[in-house]
Amino acid sequence: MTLEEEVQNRLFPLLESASENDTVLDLQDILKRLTFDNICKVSLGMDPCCLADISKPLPPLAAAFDTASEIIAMRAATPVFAVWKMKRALNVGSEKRLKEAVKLVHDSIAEIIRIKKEKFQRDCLCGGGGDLLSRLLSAGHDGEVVRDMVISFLMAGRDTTSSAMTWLFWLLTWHRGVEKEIVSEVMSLNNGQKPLDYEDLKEMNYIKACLCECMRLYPPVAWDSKHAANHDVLPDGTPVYEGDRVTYFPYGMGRMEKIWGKDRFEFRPDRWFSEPGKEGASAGLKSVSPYMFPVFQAGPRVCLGKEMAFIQMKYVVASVLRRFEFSPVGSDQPVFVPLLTAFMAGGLKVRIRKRTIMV
Ligand code: HEM
Repeated sequence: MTLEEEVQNRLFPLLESASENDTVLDLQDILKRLTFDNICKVSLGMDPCCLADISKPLPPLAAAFDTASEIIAMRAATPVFAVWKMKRALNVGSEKRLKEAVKLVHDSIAEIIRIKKEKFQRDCLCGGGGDLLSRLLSAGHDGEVVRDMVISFLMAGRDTTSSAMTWLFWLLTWHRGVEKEIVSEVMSLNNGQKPLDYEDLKEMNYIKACLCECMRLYPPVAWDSKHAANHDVLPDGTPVYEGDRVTYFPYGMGRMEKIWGKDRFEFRPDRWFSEPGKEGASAGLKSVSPYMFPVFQAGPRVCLGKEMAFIQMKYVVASVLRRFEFSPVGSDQPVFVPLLTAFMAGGLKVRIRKRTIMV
């Protein structure tokens, strides 16, 4: 299991050494590195080793993804579209940097594909590895389609999960009772000693409720737009004309009284249980419509990685909280920055202690 190796061999030693030396770490940066390593292994079958040495800057591919997503998000926020369109036509400023970043991403992925194909031919590897790229190539796909599919997975599966976990770890530093419930859930599995397997992770309802409650307040994709291919009418009667931009806004919806009630600004994971107050493995999670909680989109374009994301996040949160406690450096409310994927301005600086109490 690639994520398990990443957590056991890279994340734990890093947190352990920080706890021994009282070093302050930026948990957001660490989680971004972890999820980038993981999604590269899953999608490309290669390991960029971002978490192996956190003193090194991010590799050019990861940095190019950051630049491109930032500039694309800023495009959508500019009041006058003509400005960025003009910059694109003249190839200057942010649009020039975007073009360079996109070229770097395309060239890097094309090179990875070329090497993978050579390896296939050399090793007569028809079944290929378990990664997405090997599977696409062995199924006969090729060219830009493969490149773009792989890039979509890298973009979609990278900062989304790290963003959700960063906000959850921060929220837990202010809700120690909730953190204690999470540790209890992990400890209920063979006193926390047993390596977590898929079946255990599927059962972890309390952590799932915490993740949903965290993403309700701090959705990794805070807003998302589509352009209408044809004229249409929204269910409330609003007309939409061909070419119109329609934006849905999970951040706003997650804070609407009409949907979530008067306590909508409070972090209350028990609102996700069918019987609030009766959490834990025995209590069932409510089924909430994706049209009410569109954090993963809804309808035909719903996130393809939703279940995988929950399993990965549960694994990281459970494994880390079983062993470590975090205390934030500073008590200010962090700033939520809603770019293509949302993040915490300035990162999440924490001190780390090994968890000693057995709940
Ligand atoms: C907390 C984690 C995640 C959140 C909140 C999230 C959210 C979303 C959202 C809102 C979309 C729709 C984007 C759009 O229509 O423009 C989407 C699409 C997608 N997601 Fe996720 N995602 C997460 C994790 C993942 C992971 C881990 C993967 C893959 C490994 C993944 C793969 C995809 C793919 C392939 C699409 C495109 C689906 C399509 O267009 O048909 N996501 N995700």
